[in-house]
Amino acid sequence: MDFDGFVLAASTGDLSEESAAREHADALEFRMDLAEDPLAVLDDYSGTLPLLVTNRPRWEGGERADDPDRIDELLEAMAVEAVEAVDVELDALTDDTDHQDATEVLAAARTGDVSTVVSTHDFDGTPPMNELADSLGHVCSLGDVGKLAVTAEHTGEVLDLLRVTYEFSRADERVATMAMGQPGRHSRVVAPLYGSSIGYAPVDPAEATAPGQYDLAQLRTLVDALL
Ligand SMILES: O=C1C[C@@](O)(C(=O)O)C[C@@H](O)[C@@H]1O
Repeated sequence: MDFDGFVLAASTGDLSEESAAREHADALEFRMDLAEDPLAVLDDYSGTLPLLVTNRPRWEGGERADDPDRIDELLEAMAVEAVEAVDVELDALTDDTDHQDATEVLAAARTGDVSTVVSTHDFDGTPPMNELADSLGHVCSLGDVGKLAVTAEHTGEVLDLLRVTYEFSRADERVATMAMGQPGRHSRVVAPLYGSSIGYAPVDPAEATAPGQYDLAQLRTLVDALL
């Protein structure tokens, strides 16, 4: 997955949704942390959509305990042929946290020709524009794609996010941005126009992986109408 163009990822903990996703998605984000036995499920995967794997720890809004197995699972997952990209949290790559270190995942991805998405989420709000730019700069310096998800309490907060998205993509950085929550949900449609290269949506709206997501078919229609 090179993320040269916009990639719409159906986000799911259930790979059997691939057949339903295929009509609208370019890839599946396999949320390993939402699956019971993610490696067994990956072994059995026979779908045609390429996979972006994410094993989100609880400290970043996921379901996975942060033990060394979390990192080992990502390393094992990358050996699966359909896995073309891996998501790693920024705070798992910095020395000043006591989270399990995921630096090894980035290194293995590089040798294994797997693309990397380094991500950071703000579940409390949308920081000022200079901080958005700092965060995006940081994740872009580490991953093939730098992902920044914030939480918008007002529609207008999306404007700063769109501005930094636009500036970074114009400077040839690959970015993925979105504002979580209802007031920011239009960012999921508009940010791709300003250079955001990944969108996330559940096949089944009842199984959203973040607040404010459109369902997959709806996001495909809305994004395609603008791009
Ligand atoms: O990081 C992201 C983005 C996301 O949080 C969203 O807001 O759509 C959904 C997650 O599944 C994904 O890993």
